[in-house]
Amino acid sequence: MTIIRTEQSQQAAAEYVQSVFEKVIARNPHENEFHQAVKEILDSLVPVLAKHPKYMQQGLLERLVEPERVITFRVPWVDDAGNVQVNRGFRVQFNSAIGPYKGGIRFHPSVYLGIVKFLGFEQIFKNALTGLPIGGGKGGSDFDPKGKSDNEVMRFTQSFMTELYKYIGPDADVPAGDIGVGGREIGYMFGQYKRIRGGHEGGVLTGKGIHYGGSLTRTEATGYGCVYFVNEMLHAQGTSFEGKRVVVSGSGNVSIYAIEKAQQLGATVVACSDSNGYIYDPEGIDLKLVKQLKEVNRLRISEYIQERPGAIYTEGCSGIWSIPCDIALPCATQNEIDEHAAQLLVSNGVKAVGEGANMPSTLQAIEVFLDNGVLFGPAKAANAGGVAVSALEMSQNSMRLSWSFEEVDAKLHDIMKNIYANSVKAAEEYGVPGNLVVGANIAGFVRVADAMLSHGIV
Ligand SMILES: NC(=O)C1=CN([C@@H]2O[C@H](COP(=O)(O)OP(=O)(O)OC[C@H]3O[C@@H](n4cnc5c(N)ncnc54)[C@H](OP(=O)(O)O)[C@@H]3O)[C@@H](O)[C@H]2O)C=CC1
Ligand SMILES: O=C(O)CCC(=O)C(=O)O
Repeated sequence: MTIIRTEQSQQAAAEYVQSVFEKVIARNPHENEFHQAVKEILDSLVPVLAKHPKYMQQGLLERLVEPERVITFRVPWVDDAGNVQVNRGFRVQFNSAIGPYKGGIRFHPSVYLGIVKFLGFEQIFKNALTGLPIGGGKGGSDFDPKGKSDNEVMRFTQSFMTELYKYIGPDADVPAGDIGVGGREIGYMFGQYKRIRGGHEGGVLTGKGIHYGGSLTRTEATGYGCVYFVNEMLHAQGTSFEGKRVVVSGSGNVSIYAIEKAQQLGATVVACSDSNGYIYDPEGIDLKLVKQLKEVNRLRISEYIQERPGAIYTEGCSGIWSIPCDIALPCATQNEIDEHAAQLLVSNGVKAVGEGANMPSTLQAIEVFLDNGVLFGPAKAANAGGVAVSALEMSQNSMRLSWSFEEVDAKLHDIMKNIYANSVKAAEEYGVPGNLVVGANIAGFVRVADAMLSHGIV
């Protein structure tokens, strides 16, 4: 009798989820990345909805998939040749149930509303997983900082903030960096915000420079956090990073500090990439050289082989997944691992995958990993270290003090361990032990959903 009732409630939950998903597609046509992110979450919520029907009431899911506010704006600026350029700016304030909107800003030519919505939606659950009081949001522009002078980046960024400042604030919405937005861009944004508002509201942005209110360890946090998370998965199997071969995609902020921590833990990182191609260095990546090329000189990764003749550069970035490795850390961009790449990794013996980037694996790729018993750390959990330390930066700004690198790193480490433990626990509780995709989604969802139910229908 109980089994029949359980099956009926599972079926009712699955049908409800499907109906919500169909409405999302109809209402948000052509936003494929947003559809993908919503589908992954909704499908994994079926067991929790079946067990607790309260989450199917008050239009909770329908409200959850609709952003609280979407802001789109014109960003005019003048290039070095004196020509007027016009880009499009976005901020999606998705959900503030547990705290002010929090999430990065992305500058990349591929940015459109669907990308910002997928990132903002993911951010809701990721931020909830950190256990800290931060809601979900994301922003960006189709501006391409590559090949632009510092002055062009400054003029664009000032114009972007001249509109964005109306919608953000330390208790309202706190942006940070993402692809194409690092310390330089955050500095220009902060300078313009301060100039317009006429005061030093430190907590309005995170990822700030240490000399004007930033937090130690924020630069390292996403990459380090991802490696801490994967290390928890490995420890549970009685192993670690020591002596493992690791492939890391990208060579930006997340990749560089994932490489650093993996190396510190005794791994050999043999490859990394940028959007043009990848390098394979069988002796192990020279991280000092990568930092010089990418963080200081802003050059292409292909330059690496000029200094390291034993390394090989290959044009095109997807080939990086054909390199045999024990651990793969996709840290570049969305959907960089498709089904084919996942199968290649599995047939070459990959044991663990930790998603440093947001949604780097397609739904089909995730299925391949899970079906083949690969330890899989999903993005919402594995890359939450960055936003967690951003929330710690907000705390330090409010208290008007700064913690040491070691203090913040220890807090980051604890947060990643808790996210892992809570994801494992939720996966077990809802009948899919070891499936951290479902575990992380449910653990994040429950926190947000309970807060939304407390607030009434808003
Ligand atoms: N920064 C953070 O704290 C956090 C970032 N993330 C996610 O991590 C990922 C990387 O971000 P971050 O390191 O900050 O960004 P960066 O801009 O610092 O670096 C991005 C890296 O990815 C490469 N890349 C970008 N787009 C593509 C593409 N279409 N194909 C292949 N490679 C590409 C870039 O190469 P190129 O230089 O050639 O463009 C670069 O090497 C993103 O998914 C981001 O959303 C997640 C949590 C927090
Ligand atoms: O630090 C933050 O606020 C946001 C980081 C981010 O954009 C992300 O987690 O994807």
